[in-house]
Amino acid sequence: MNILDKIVAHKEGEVALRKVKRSIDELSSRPWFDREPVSAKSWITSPNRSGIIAEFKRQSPSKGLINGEAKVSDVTEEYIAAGASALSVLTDEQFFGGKIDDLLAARAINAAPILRKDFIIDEYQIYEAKSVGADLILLIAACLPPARLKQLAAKAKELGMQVLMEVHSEEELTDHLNEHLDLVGVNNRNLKTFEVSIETSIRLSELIPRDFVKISESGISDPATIKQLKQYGYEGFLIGENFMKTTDPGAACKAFIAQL
Ligand SMILES: O=P(O)(O)OC[C@@H](O)[C@@H](O)c1c[nH]c2ccccc12
Repeated sequence: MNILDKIVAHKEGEVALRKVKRSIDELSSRPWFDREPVSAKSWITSPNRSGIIAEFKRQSPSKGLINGEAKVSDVTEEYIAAGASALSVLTDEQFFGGKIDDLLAARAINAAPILRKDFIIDEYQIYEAKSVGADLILLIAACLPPARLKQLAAKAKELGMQVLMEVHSEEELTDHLNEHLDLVGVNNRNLKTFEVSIETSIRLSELIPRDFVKISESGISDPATIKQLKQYGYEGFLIGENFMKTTDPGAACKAFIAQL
């Protein structure tokens, strides 16, 4: 079993348990649920911001522990002060050491759009995202059949959130495109083998229709890469480890953005 299949199998069990603990009705009555999400699309494409989507990630299956010390509220606030356009918060516990309350903590002190970074396979997780104040969700093509991904995207839109669909290959992209998506992210890291190549973003760029905001994800550590990717129409750049591996992720983000 590859790692992605393992994560999805674990996620199915986890979601089943969470559903029993807290109903959708309960989620819908939580304080943040009625907040109007902000538009990630507009923040990311705003000419006075960097396009950087800065991620809070403690650990990952490919790298193990990245940062066990950083505080989500401090780091996310510093990311935005540094000029990041949006935030990404890992909420998966088992494989990424995150939790849904991390997103809540980020929401409490940030106005910028926040992505719930998780493996979403069920409508329940979309209600959960809304209940902690997320503005957009990630849907990973490699985890979901096209019709299922489209259903989940429609649910997010119904709740007023935007959708970032993540792909890693030509087939994933062409099979999964649908009208409910707002942003399309190309993951430079293959989630099955962990190999990273910026070429993936370059190769797939011309296949992404113009209506979607193009995002390049993973393995970005050099400001020169951003300049290169912009030439292929990318407007958003998801960066985690390059900032989180330092003792001061906010300062690392600031120094990076200053070089753009
Ligand atoms: O830490 P990096 O290499 O900058 O990558 C960030 C982000 O793209 C990566 O965490 C990611 C991309 N897609 C995902 C799906 C699930 C979990 C994590 C991810």
